[in-house]
Amino acid sequence: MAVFTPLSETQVADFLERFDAGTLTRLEGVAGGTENTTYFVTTDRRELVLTLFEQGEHEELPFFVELLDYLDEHRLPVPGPLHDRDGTALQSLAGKPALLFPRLPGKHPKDPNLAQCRALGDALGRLHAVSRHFPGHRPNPRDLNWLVAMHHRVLVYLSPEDQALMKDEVETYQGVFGDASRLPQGALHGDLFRDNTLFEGDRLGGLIDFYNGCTGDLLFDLAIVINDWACDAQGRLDADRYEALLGAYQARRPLSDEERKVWPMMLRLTALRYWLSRLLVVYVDPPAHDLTPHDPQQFRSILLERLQHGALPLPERSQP
Ligand SMILES: Nc1ncnc2c1ncn2[C@@H]1O[C@H](COP(=O)(O)OP(=O)(O)O)[C@@H](O)[C@H]1O
Ligand SMILES: N[C@@H](CCOP(=O)(O)O)C(=O)O
Repeated sequence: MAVFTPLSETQVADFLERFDAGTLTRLEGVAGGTENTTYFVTTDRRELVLTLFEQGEHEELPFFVELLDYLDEHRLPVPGPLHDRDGTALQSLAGKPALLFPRLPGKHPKDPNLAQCRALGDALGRLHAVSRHFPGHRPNPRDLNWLVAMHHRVLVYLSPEDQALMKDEVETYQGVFGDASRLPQGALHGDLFRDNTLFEGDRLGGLIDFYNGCTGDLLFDLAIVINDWACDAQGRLDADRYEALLGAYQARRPLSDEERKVWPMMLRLTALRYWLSRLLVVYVDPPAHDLTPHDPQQFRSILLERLQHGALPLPERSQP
């Protein structure tokens, strides 16, 4: 469960008075989620989501608000935070930073079909097309510099073969991506797994959980998506989902020649990014709560698969 800070109905009813959003009729703690306290809030006017930020870098919250406001203004399917009667989005409740969002419709797709892959590719392509002009700045906290700095911390927990694999990979990425990036830049979601999307049937209800949002290589975001959305249980790429997603994406933002060249390597780098972040959670910095950590081995398998078989050919753009 993910209600780390219990709230009473009175607390939330009082909180809602800051906004022009109606009066509380129902309050429900959300079981999903891993980092923040989430409540579904129903008023006599609308469905909302209340998030209390439990951990992480609170000084980054204005960046997330700015990014969500920007994407919302550009009609991307994201929950643009509600602003209070004075125009402020970021609040404090029960001593924690808090944001109130519209509740978007739908469920997380477990086994996405091709129409859902196309919808997601289209939305991410549109997001990247507009996010290239986003004025905010937050360096990617999980980029190559982070891999280089952090991988040493987990080596002691790995077999000699896996130590060599991780070290060799990081060195290879430094050779490919080491210089200042020549790749197209913009704002990224940074963690667009299936469980950070909502679908009603084939219709995308929205993209949520932008708390890995940052600015950097757009290709990094796309590779994270492919490794999660177009992958089977063994880590192999699923050709149909791969083509559906990448075709729709490129109809909105065609990849540059340089991006096409480094694509197989970016799939490897982002697989290692999750292998490493999950190892860090398991061995080095376990969270205070008792939620089951994500399995690092899943991304080790994905990395090995990309290493052995590379990427599938990139499809041409499909019609939007
Ligand atoms: N705007 C939203 N609309 C609908 N559901 C949401 C929204 N924001 C969060 N949720 C629900 O709350 C859950 C937890 O939110 P999330 O931001 O992913 O938390 P955490 O950062 O703790 O993982 C999500 O899996 C989703 O079911
Ligand atoms: N979705 C991720 C968790 C978020 O990554 P982190 O680097 O912020 O811990 C996963 O599936 O591991």
